[in-house]
Amino acid sequence: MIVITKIFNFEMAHALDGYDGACRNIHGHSYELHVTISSVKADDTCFPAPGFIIDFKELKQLVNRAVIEKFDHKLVLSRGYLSKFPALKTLENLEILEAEPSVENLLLYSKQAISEMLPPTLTLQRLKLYETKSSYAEWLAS
Ligand SMILES: Nc1nc2c(c(=O)[nH]1)N=C([C@H](O)[C@H](O)COP(=O)(O)OP(=O)(O)OP(=O)(O)O)CN2
Repeated sequence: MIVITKIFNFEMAHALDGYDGACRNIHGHSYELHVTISSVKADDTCFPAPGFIIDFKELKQLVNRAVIEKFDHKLVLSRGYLSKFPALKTLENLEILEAEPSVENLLLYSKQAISEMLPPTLTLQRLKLYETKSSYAEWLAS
C-alpha cells in the first residue's frame, strides 16, 4: 500500500483537569501533527495524471479546516476545567472540548474531524501528534 504524509504545526495552550503535576496549570506547546492517507484504489495501476493520491495542497487545506484552524493559537480547556475556573470563559481565544485536551484526546478529535472531511476515495491510515519533541500519541487504522 502507498501512503502519503503531510506534517502540520500549531501552537496551543491547554491545562489538564485532574492531573497531579504542572500540566494542571495553563501552559503551551508547539504541536506537530503527521497526517498519513492512502487511496482506496488498488496499487497495481499507476495514479492517473497528475499522478497523485491527493495533491498535498488539497490535503493541507482539508487538515487546516478540520484541525489547525480550531486549535492554532487557542487556549483549549475541558468543560470540567472551566467549571472550576469560570472567569476563563470570557477569553477570546478559548476553545472548549468535552474531554481533557491531552495529546491522546486531541488525536481522537483530529481523527474524527479529518475522517469526516476526507472524500470517499481516500482513507486515513495514521495520525501522529507530537506534544513535545519526546512525547507523542499515534493512531493507526486497524
Ligand atoms: N499520556 C499523557 N501524559 C501526559 C500528557 C498527555 O497529553 N498524555 N501531557 C502532559 C503535559 O501536557 C506535559 O506538558 C507534557 O508532558 P511531558 O512529555 O512529561 O513533558 P516534559 O517536557 O516535561 O517532558 P521531558 O521528557 O521531561 O522533557 C503530561 N503527561
